[in-house]
Amino acid sequence: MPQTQPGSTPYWASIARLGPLVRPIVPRLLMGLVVALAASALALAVPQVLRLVIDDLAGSGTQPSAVWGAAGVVLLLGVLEASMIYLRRVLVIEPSITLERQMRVALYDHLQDLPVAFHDRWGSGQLLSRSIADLSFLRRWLAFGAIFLVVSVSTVALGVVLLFTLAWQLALIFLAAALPIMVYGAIFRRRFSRATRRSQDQAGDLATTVEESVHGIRVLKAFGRSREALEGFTEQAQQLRETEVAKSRHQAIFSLVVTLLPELALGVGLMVGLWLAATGQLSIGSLAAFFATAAAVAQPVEASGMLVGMALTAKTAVDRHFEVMDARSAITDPAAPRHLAQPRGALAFRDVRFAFNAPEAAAAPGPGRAAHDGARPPRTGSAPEPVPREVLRGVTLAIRPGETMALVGATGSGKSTLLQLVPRLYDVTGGAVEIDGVDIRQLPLAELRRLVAVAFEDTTLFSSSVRENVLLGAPVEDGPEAQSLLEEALDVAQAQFAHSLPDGLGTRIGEEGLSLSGGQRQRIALARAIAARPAVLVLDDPLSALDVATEERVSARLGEALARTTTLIVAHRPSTVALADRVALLRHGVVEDVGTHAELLERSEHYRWIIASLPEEPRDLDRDHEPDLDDVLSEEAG
Ligand SMILES: Nc1ncnc2c1ncn2[C@@H]1O[C@H](COP(=O)(O)OP(=O)(O)OP(=O)(O)O)[C@@H](O)[C@H]1O
Repeated sequence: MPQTQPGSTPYWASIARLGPLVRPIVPRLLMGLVVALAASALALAVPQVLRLVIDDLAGSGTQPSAVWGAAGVVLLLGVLEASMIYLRRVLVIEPSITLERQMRVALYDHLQDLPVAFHDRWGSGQLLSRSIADLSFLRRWLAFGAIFLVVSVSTVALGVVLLFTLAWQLALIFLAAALPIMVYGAIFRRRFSRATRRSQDQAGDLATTVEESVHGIRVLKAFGRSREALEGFTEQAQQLRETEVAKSRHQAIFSLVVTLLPELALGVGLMVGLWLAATGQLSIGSLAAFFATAAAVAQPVEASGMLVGMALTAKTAVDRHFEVMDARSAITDPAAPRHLAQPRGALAFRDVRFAFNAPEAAAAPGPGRAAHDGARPPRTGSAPEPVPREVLRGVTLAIRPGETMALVGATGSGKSTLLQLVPRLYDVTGGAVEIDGVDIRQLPLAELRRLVAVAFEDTTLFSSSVRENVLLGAPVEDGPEAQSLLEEALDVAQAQFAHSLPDGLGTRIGEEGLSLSGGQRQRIALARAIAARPAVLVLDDPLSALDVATEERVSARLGEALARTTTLIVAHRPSTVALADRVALLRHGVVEDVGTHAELLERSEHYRWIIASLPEEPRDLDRDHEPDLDDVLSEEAG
C-alpha cells in the first residue's frame, strides 16, 4: 500500500478546528491547567526551600528545630503537589471522555448522512480507525498531552527565570544548549508529521484488510487463498512496522538531543558553578538551588520529544477526522420540498443518465473547499483515480401505478444501478426519476424513502431480532398493527421458518446472531421490503437464492402482494420474469424495448438470447430439492 500525503494544513489552523467542540469543556480544561501549573510551581518551590536551609546551615548555623520545620514545609509541598495532580485528573478526564463520545457520535451520524458514493470510495477500515483510534488519541491528548505541553512550557519559562535569578552565568550556559534543540526541533517536527500521517493511514488500510478478510473468510477458505491473504496482510503490516520504526527513530533521536544537551550543559555548568562558589561569587545554597531547579527544568525538556510527538499526532487525528466531517452529501432534502399526499406510485425514468465516480455523484464540497476535498479518501494506494464512465445513457421508462415491471438485461447492463436511483442511493447525473410526475429530488428524503422500499440480492441483516429486522422500514413499529404487518410480510415472503427459530421472532440474527442460510436471509430481506408497505417496491433479483419449491410459493404470494404495489424487479430467471406485467429490456445503459414477455420473445432477438441464457433451473443455494426442515416444521405447526 501506498504512501500518503501529509496534511498540508498549518498546525494551528488544524487544531483551531477543535475550538467549537472543545469550547463547552474549556472551563474544566482551564481549571485542570491551573491546577497542573500549581503542581509544577510547587515542584519548583522545593529547591528554594533547599537553598534557604543550606545557606542557613553554611552561614550562622541553623537550629535543629528550623531543619525540622524546613523538612515539614518540603513534605507539605509534596503532599500539595500530589493532591493537585489528582485534582487535575478529576477535572479533565471526564469532560474529555464526554467530548470523545460526542465527536464519535457526530462522526457516525455524518457517515449515515453521506451518500453511497462516498462509502464506495472509502475503505471501512479508514472510517473505523478514524472513529475509534484517532478519537481515543485526541481524548488522551486533550486530557494529558495538551495540558502537559502547556505546563512544560510554563515550567521551563519560569524555571529559566529562576535560574537567571540564582546564577545568570550558569543560566546562560543552559540557554546556549537550547538553541540546537530548537533547530533540531523544527527538523523533527517535519519528519515526524509525515511519518505519523502515513502510519495512521496505513493502520486504517490494515483495518480495512482485516475487515474484508473476516467478512470474506468463507471465500478465502473455500478457495484456499488464506496463505495469499496472509502474505498480503503481512506485507501491509510490514509497511506499517517500517513507518512505526521510522517514527520511533525520529522520536528517539529527538529525545537523545533533548536529554544529552541539557546534561552537557549541566556538566559544564557544574564546573563553572564550583569555580564561582570557590571564588565567592556564588553562595553554596544558590549553587545547590540552581542545580535542583535545573533538574526540575530538564525533566519537561526531556519529555518534550514525547509531548511534541503527541501534539503532531493529535494534529493528524484532527485532520483525518475533518476529512470525513467536511465531506458533504449532494443527496439532500430539497430547498422547496413537494409532497405526495396520496401517492399512486407511478414511477418514471426520463432520459436518465448516470456515471459512477462523477464528482456530482460523490459529494458536494464542504464550505469553501473544492468538490473533491472531503469526498476523496487519502490516496494510500497506488491505484489510479477511477475515471467516470456512463453506465446509464438515457433510460426512458414509465411504470404504471400497481404495475410490476421486470428489468432484464445482460450482466453489467446497468439494472442494479437503475434500481438504486429510485431511493436516491445515487443521484442521476442527467435526466430525472419521477414518482407521480414529481422529480424525486423535490421530495424530502424521508418521505421518498417511506414511499420506496428495496430488497437487494446481496442481503444485509442487522444484529437484532427477526422482528426488528423485518419492521426496519415499517410505518408502525409496535402494537397489533405492527404485528399483523410482520405476520403478513413473513407470509408473503414465505419466511414462516422464523417462528421455529430458537426464540421465535425474537431470535437475534445478523452478524452477531444466529446464522441463516442464503435463502432464509433473502426471504427475511424480502419480508422487510414488503413490511414497509411502500408505494414503489424495488427488488433486485430477490429470489435468486431460493430452491424450486420455495421460489414457487414466494412467487405465488408475491404475485398477489405486488398487485397493490408498483414494482420494479430485476429478473435473472424466467420464474421472476413471470411475476411481471411487462418487461423492460436494458442494453448498454438504455431501454431497448418494453412489452410483455410474449411480445418481446416474438420481436426481440436480444431478448430471446437473454432468456435463453437465463438459468432454467433455479440455483438451489439452500438445499438439494429437499424441503427446508424449518419450513416443514413451521407449516406443520401452522
Ligand atoms: N459502485 C460502483 N462503482 C463503480 N462502478 C460500478 C459500481 N457498481 C456497478 N458499477 C459498474 O456499473 C456497471 C453496471 O453494473 P450493474 O451492477 O448495474 O449491472 P447489472 O446489470 O445489475 O449486472 P448484473 O446482472 O451482473 O447484476 C458495471 O460495469 C459495473 O462494473
